[in-house]
Order: sequence, then structure tokens, then C-alpha cells
Amino acid sequence: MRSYSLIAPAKINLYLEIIGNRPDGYHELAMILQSIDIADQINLQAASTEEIHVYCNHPQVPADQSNLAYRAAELMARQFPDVFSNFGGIDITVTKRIPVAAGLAGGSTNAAAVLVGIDLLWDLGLTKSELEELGATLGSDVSFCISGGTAIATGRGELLSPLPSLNQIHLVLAKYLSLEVSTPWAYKTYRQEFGNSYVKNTEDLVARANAVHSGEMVKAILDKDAAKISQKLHNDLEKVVLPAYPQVLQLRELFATQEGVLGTMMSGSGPSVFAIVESKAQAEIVKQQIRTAIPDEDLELFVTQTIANGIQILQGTGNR
Ligand SMILES: C[C@@](CO)(OP(=O)(O)O)[C@H](O)COP(=O)(O)OP(=O)(O)OC[C@H]1O[C@@H](n2ccc(N)nc2=O)[C@H](O)[C@@H]1O
Ligand SMILES: Nc1ncnc2c1ncn2[C@@H]1O[C@H](COP(=O)(O)OP(=O)(O)O)[C@@H](O)[C@H]1O
Repeated sequence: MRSYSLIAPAKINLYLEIIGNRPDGYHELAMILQSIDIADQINLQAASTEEIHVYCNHPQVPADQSNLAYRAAELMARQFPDVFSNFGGIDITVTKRIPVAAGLAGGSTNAAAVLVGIDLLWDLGLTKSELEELGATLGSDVSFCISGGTAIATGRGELLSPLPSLNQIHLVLAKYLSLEVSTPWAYKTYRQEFGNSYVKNTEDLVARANAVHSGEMVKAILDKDAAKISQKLHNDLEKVVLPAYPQVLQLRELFATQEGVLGTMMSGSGPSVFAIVESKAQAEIVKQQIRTAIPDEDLELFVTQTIANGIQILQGTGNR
């Protein structure tokens, strides 16, 4: 039986600017996305059942048709019905290590891995941009997760311009296990509170998009300068999430006052918060300091780093 194992890394947002409302109800964004080395493992196994099944070890992740990994497989089955009926069903096993509902694109990167894996499993030979186009129909962050690394993302988040790789920037990442922030809530609240300050029509949107402020961050990335990157971190969604979630605000403030922390920011729609530090050794010290300040077992802490890749193939067999 054919099978593939893939590694699906999480992402953080080094920059997230909300440019305006879009006619499709989404928000026009200017983001800089960055892969990190916290990753899930996705195993795909051809099955004789002619059905798609998802198995997942995490209590907060549904193992039904709402799972993004399931939806990615279903999309491929719909796109390539003849190949699907030729190869039969698929068993998908998701081994979760990425914190769930954290602003780290956990579901999106699982979907990206399933697209890449099924392309191999079924010998489809799809190009990166074909896979990215399919990914964009599943979620705004799925396209990025395919190639990962460092990229400017505009539109809904699906229009990508790769940047030179930025590996080995050391990070400490924190997330309260039981705290979840809904992405639709975060954008809706932002629109209600700040919608008047930005543009409403397409012409203005183009003018505003030309004036986004991520240029300084791009320069810092090109210089691979962790200190400069740390000074230019930005996330508009902090304006609505921090006031509504005091625990996230507390984490953000605690990180900012730790010796050795170059910069700190919430990732995506939260509630995870990351800090950039100078070295792995420094990251371990900062992690320990945060643990001492907040001994709550509900707080998950990770020492991690930026990486230059998205979905990676761990192993695969092509024997039918
Ligand atoms: C906030 C970000 C930042 O990278 O990440 P997460 O916090 O989810 O990881 C993304 O914009 C999230 O991407 P993703 O989670 O793929 O979003 P989607 O499934 O496409 O959309 C979820 C919901 O978010 C809102 N949404 C999303 C993207 C966008 N440009 N405008 C929006 O208004 C919409 O309400 C949509 O229904
Ligand atoms: N494969 C998956 N992995 C994680 N979460 C998933 C998955 N499929 C569906 N979900 C659901 O998607 C929601 C968002 O989770 P996740 O993708 O981890 O966060 P975020 O969108 O903040 O990056 C959660 O409520 C979770 O139950």
C-alpha cells in the first residue's frame, strides 16, 4: 500500500497590517509570514475503503469532516474524481504538536501537507502554484504553508512573494492551553472598532496598499538582523485581542521586560505570543523566567526557531 509521512511546520506573523475591507467580506492584508520549527506530522495511507478518514491525537481537534486535513483530501477527491476512484480511500493520521487555535496556522499547515502528500500518493505532478491555488480555497494561510520559509503575503493572505530565508532566529513562544481566540471574531471586532479609519472602496484600497509600512521589516529581514526585525514587529489584531484577553496582555508585557528579549508580539489572531532572543541558550533562560513568573500548568512554553521551509517529506513508498 502507498503511504507518505510529511512534516507540517507552524508559522508566526512578523508583520500583520489590516489595509481595509474587501468586497468578499474578508480583509485586505499586508503580512510577513515566517515558518518555525514547531511542527505536526501527517501520515497518509492509501486505504481499500474508498473513504477518507482522519485520526488525530488531540482532544481540541475534530476528527470528522470539519478537520482541515479532511477538507483538503475531499478537495483533491473532487478535483480528480477518476484518480480518486482508481486509488481508493485515504487514512490520514495527524500527530499534533502545534498548539491548537493559537494563531500558528496549525489547521492550515495540516491541509497544506495533505495537498502535497496526495499529489505524491496519486502521482499527479502538480506544480507549487497549482497546489497553492487549491490551498487558497481552503483557507487564507494554506498557500503560504506549502513552501513556507519567509514571505510577504497580501490579498487575503494567499498572494505570496518569497523573501530570502531567515533561519535560526531564536524564539520563545507561549500559549495558554485552554485559551482560544476565534479568527472571525478578531477580524469582525477590528472592523467594528477601527473600520472607519480605513478605506471602503477599491481605488482607495490600491492607494493604501501602496503605502503599507512593512518596508522597514523587509529591509531588516534582508539584513538578517534579529534586533532590527524585533523593533519592526507589528500586528494590528493586537489592538482587539490584548484588551479582550488580559492573560495575553500579561504575557506580552512580561516578555517585554525580560532581559535578553529583543522584541515580542502576538502571532496572527492569537492567543500565542512569541519573543525574539539572541541565542538558544538565552531562549532557555527566558523560558525559565516566564515559567517562574507564571507557574500555571495551563501555560505552554516552547523554545523554537525560524526555519526556511514549509511542508517536508519525511518518508514515502510508492508501491501499490
Ligand atoms: C489571522 C491569520 C494571520 O496569518 O492567521 P491565524 O491567526 O488564523 O493563524 C490569518 O489572516 C487567518 O488565516 P486563516 O485562519 O487561514 O483564515 P481563513 O480560514 O481564510 O478565514 C477565517 C476567518 O477570518 C477572517 N478573515 C481571514 C483572512 C482575511 N484576510 N480576512 C478576514 O476577515 C474571516 O472572517 C474568515 O471567515
Ligand atoms: N487539522 C487541524 N488542526 C488544528 N485545528 C483544526 C484542524 N482542523 C480543524 N481545526 C479547528 O480549527 C480551529 C483553528 O485551529 P488552528 O488552525 O490550530 O488555529 P489558527 O487558525 O489560530 O492558526 C480550531 O477550532 C480547530 O478545532
